[in-house]
Amino acid sequence: MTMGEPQEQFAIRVRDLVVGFGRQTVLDHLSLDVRKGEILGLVGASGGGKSVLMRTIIGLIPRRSGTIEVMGHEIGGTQDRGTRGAAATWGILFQQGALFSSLTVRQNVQFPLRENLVLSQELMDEIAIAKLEMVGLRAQDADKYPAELSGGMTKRVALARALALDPPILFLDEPTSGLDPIAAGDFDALIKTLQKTLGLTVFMVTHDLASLTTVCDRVAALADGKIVAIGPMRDLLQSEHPWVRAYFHGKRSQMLQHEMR
Ligand SMILES: Nc1ncnc2c1ncn2[C@@H]1O[C@H](COP(=O)(O)OP(=O)(O)OP(=O)(O)O)[C@@H](O)[C@H]1O
Repeated sequence: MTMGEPQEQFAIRVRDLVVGFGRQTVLDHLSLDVRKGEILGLVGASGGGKSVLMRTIIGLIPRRSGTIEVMGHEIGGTQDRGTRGAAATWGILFQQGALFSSLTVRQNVQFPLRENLVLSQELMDEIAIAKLEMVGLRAQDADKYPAELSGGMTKRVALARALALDPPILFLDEPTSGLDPIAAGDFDALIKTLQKTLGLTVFMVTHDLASLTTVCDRVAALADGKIVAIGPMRDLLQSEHPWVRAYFHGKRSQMLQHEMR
């Protein structure tokens, strides 16, 4: 896989990870490298452990064995920087967007700043507006409440909040779910732009074949608790693994792939 590559090249390194609940083993000696600056898409069966993998990497779920390194620091190890360091290392966009409904857009974006830094209100206001503009929203949107936003706007605000502390890594859990195809395409384009302009590393769980083909540099397939295939989308389409074949060559994916041939 990536054995010969120098270590500094990786934003995330997972080795022999085992995670389970009671008798159930969800991740079974899973290994995965995410390169700095890439957008990695993770696909897998429903209930296959994609969210569990993401949550274990960010330290929300304990592991039974294995190691996880993020930006050269071991998660849960002696070098673990704890939640303060974590907030500056990654931003997370959960599936529902999960904005605080009683806070305005501006206050939502400023939340990580308040939690982690001591800044003047003036500076926080400037940062919030800059982040909103970065994700394609206008300064006028800052005083709105989450209930007044469309689905696409909600995701953008959540993204602005995830990027408030300028983290080098962004975790996205099904970012385009619930968006119409145009809004989803716009959101994909935004992720690609942010990757290019900020040099972000993006770890994206997605079922969206359009996202996989248009924005992901590489795609990893999770099956039977392991990464069974990883590489550019074109390589995954050639994979012989039965689950990967079924996923990409099933009826629903045929139409989209037509364009790739
Ligand atoms: N906190 C938990 N306690 C017990 N079991 C859990 C917990 N979190 C996840 N699981 C189990 O782990 C398995 C993997 O779940 P996970 O949510 O990671 O799947 P997924 O691949 O993200 O699925 P989907 O695509 O449907 O979101 C499931 O069987 C789930 O029931």
